[in-house]
Amino acid sequence: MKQLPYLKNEDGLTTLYVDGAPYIALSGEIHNSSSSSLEYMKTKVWPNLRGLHLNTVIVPVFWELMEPVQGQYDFALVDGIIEQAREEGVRLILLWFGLWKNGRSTYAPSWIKKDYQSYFRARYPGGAASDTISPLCDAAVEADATAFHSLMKHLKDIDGEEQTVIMMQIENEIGFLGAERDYSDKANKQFEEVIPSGLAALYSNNGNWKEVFGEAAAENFMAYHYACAIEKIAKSGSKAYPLPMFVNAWLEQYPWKAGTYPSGGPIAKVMKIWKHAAPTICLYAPDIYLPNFAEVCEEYTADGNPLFIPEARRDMVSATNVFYAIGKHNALCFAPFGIEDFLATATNEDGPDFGIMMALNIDMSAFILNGTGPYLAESYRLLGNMMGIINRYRGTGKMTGFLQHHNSGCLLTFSKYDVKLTYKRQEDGKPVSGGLIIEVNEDEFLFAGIGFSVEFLPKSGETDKIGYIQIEEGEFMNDQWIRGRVLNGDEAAYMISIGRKPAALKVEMYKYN
Ligand SMILES: CCCCCCCCN[C@H]1[C@H](O)[C@@H](O)[C@@H](O)[C@H]1CO
Repeated sequence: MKQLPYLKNEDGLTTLYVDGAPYIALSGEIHNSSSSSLEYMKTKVWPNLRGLHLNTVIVPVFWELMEPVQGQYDFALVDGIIEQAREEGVRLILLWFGLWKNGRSTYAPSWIKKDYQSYFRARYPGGAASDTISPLCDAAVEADATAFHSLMKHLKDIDGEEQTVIMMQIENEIGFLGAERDYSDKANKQFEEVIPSGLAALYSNNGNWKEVFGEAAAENFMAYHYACAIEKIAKSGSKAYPLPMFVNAWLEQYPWKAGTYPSGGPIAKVMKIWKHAAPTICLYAPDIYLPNFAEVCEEYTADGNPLFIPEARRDMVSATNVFYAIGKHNALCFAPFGIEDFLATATNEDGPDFGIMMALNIDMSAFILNGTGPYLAESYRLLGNMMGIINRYRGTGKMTGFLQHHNSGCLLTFSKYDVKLTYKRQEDGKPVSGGLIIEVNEDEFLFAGIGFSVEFLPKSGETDKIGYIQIEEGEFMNDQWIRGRVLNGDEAAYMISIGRKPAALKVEMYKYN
């Protein structure tokens, strides 16, 4: 069998290999319900994706539709989606909507939902039942693992050679909403017991959850049990077909209380427990809807976790954030959510109205499409044509990224020059400023991004004068620089800059005295 897609960590840099070559997913995630109808995909989704220069699409598959009757599997949707993706020439990352979706068990088959004796619910303080099946319910986890195993076996049979599907996300935004932990009888009993020996060793401390973790006990308890459940499901699927498997996280946010965001989900502060209990999971992926993009990227790459963003904001910032995620943090994937809307001419009447966000008084700006499509398409076209160069400079220290976030610019240091970047003043409906820079050699630089100007400065204390040999606008075609105008005149003599549209510049400098 052909080498499967895999992740490799080389001196701290994690690379995704597809067909044996480095791969960065310029992607988008479709709405939750779009892939539940092949006709809808054919008429309302794929046509709207063609102009976006995606190389990968993130698509849900549904337990309830795949195993409507226990033990009877229907793979028609999965097969159809893969067929369509092959026609479109894109790769797929599949989301397994099994036991848990946004903290709830809305995608479990009816035979699971209705039998809440066997598949018991997580409960709220006082004992009221929730619509979340408890992660401590071994029977439910077993049933999910069996179904996921069947899906992975089927994928191996129908896609093992072509490998249209390159990765799997297990469940979606796991965790318990509405309370900081499950108050089912089994959970209450276990919460009073000493923590598992493995955790005691990991934290070189022992006692029950409260004694060891204090205030964080409830959330860590849920993190441990969700991670154990996910490990069972991932392992069973991996036995059949070991594609790279990851989990995504609904991020901690105001009012910062576990249960107002899914408690126990794979957020940065419990990643240590998740990594301990779920070794089959290859990475932890933040769904970044909050405005502090750079901060979240920093947080999620802190201890060697590769940056992988399966869900990003829908507003204009995404057209710039992709350059920063790839340039600064060597991201493996960037995927705005509800991607089929981005170039859709007619506003998608039958798309979700995100009412739930209002209900959760969540800032809606992350979900407002404000003309993002054409800018994101241009960002992806530009980046897509320079993937070879980006993969060559990833992790070398010669490539970095920069992003406007309530600041007017930044100063970057390279081997022979310092580079002062000044951001264009923020304008509504226009992309924020940001991009990536590659020090091709000590005198030659590539810039790609939106809305900034560049000034080369001597290293501190140096007296040499600095001049430019050539400033070229242009773009890449299959990693070959296609020069446009040479901007040695007014266009750049006073300020080398990139405008409000995604663009690239190649600049050669020199020193004299
Ligand atoms: C500004 C703060 C936004 C907080 C985000 C909350 C949850 C976000 N959930 C996401 C799920 O992963 C997707 O399936 C979908 O439901 C998506 C929201 O539409």
